[in-house]
Amino acid sequence: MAAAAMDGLDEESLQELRSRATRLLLKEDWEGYAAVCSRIVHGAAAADRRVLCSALAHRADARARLGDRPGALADCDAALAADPAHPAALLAKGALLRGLGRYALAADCLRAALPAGAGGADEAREMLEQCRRLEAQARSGAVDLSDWVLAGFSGKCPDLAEYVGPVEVRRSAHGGRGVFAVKGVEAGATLMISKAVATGRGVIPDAADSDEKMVVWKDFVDKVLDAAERCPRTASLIYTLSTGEEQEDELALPDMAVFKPESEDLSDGVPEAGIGTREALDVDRIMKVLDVNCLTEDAPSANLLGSNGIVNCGVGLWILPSFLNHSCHPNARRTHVGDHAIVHASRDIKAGEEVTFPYFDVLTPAGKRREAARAWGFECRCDRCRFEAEDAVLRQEHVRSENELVNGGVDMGALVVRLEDKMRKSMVKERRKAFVRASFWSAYSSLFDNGRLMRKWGRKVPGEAVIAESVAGAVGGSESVLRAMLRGADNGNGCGNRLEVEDKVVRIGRATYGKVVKRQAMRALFRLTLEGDNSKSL
Ligand SMILES: C[S@@+](CC[C@H](N)C(=O)[O-])C[C@H]1O[C@@H](n2cnc3c(N)ncnc32)[C@H](O)[C@@H]1O
Repeated sequence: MAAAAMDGLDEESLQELRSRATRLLLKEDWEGYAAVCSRIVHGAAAADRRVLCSALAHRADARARLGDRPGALADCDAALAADPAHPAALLAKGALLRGLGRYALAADCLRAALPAGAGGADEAREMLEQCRRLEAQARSGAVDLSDWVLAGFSGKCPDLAEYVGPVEVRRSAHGGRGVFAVKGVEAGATLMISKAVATGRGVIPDAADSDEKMVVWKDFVDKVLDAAERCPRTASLIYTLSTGEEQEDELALPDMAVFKPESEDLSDGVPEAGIGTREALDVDRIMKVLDVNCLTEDAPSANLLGSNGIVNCGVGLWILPSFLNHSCHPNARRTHVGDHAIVHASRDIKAGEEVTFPYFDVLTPAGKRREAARAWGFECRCDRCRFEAEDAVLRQEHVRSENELVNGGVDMGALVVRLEDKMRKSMVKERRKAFVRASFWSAYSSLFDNGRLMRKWGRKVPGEAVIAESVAGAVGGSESVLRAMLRGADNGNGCGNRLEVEDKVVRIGRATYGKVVKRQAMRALFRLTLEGDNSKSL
């Protein structure tokens, strides 16, 4: 502050800087705004505590918007050291702590801001309410998106807290590390909620290698590097992820505590020397991590609730979900809500069982899934792939049916009837039948969708709801399986009495979307599923 005192501002210069700051604020030029605030901070006479604290609080706000949370926190703390009841500094610190997922600490600041700040009291009250709600959600993982769903996903998508449920990272037979349930969970239960390190989104024409896709990707990579540069915790979390080059047993098992917001050390707001610059990052390593761990929001395996504007391409990095391995017999799914990924159980999961979600569409035959896994850079070691590779009884039938599907021009009803006959005669167990039906789901769907084929073959195959229930046993919930269940439930279906069928529909609904809505909103999701409205869900 010695230099600051020398730059002491007279009243006129201070007014001039304030007007300039207002103009920059209106233009949302946060860099410029922070720079002007810095001039005021340095020029404020040591005696003028009021001016100094306001300038620090405003700079904190600008720094937070620029993603410099440590700098913003340091500003708030400096202002509060000078005036512990400064309302704008308390409000700014409350907002920052809320953004860092430290809801109880944020609530303390906001409560302190209430009596002091007549101006920001409403804002403080509203944030306090949010903090209470988010703190409860961060503890229980219970999410309720009913209002948003019933409002047709209009308006801002709901703010969510990060949540780490009953899961742990352990060694996996699938490859390297994986996520395991530490207690039994039922289908629909939330397992984790993770905020993206960064996402990239855009409207892309269909071409797979389009330049536009490259632009989205480059923008996304830049955002990831920015986030890592600004926050040491983010950088160290990214370094826990696999680059795909390590020996599997070399990959360290992270302590689950690192995934909780509390793991961030807030005690020193100013970053250590070296951190906070691009040079301090291992950019090469981060690029490899992105190759192995990025998830796309438009994958058939992910729900994208809400239309997120007119976006048809989304990619992101979510840390804890990156530890989940793929399986073609998955027991979890993810739903994207804004920048948050909610991972929920899509089948009942036993304590100690590995949690897996599908990286790509698993309602396809073995050959197609093999290609998809190779595009991801691995050979799938899941139990369904192993079963299909080893199955002597059905191997020929698999190959023949897959060839027919690939070559087209075949009567799907005949294909399905042949598969069902073969499985009945060979007394294939229910679980394995479910795998086969999942692999040839497109043939079953074409049959059920086609009135003429149904009149010809319908009596020789189990009802649509029976098949849907069986396939849900193999792949958990999925929009297309749910659609079949909903349609099948309306017809005479051999799937139980009305109450039983309703119960099954709700179970598959929960397995598909997770327990994120109440019954009434679930019905709205069912309507969208039946209409196949992909702009709202999938
Ligand atoms: C997003 S990471 C999953 C976590 C990773 N296993 C780890 O230890 O960090 C994706 C990588 O895990 C491995 N993997 C995931 N699912 C697999 C599967 N079903 N079979 C074989 N390897 C799998 C592959 O090496 C893949 O590139």
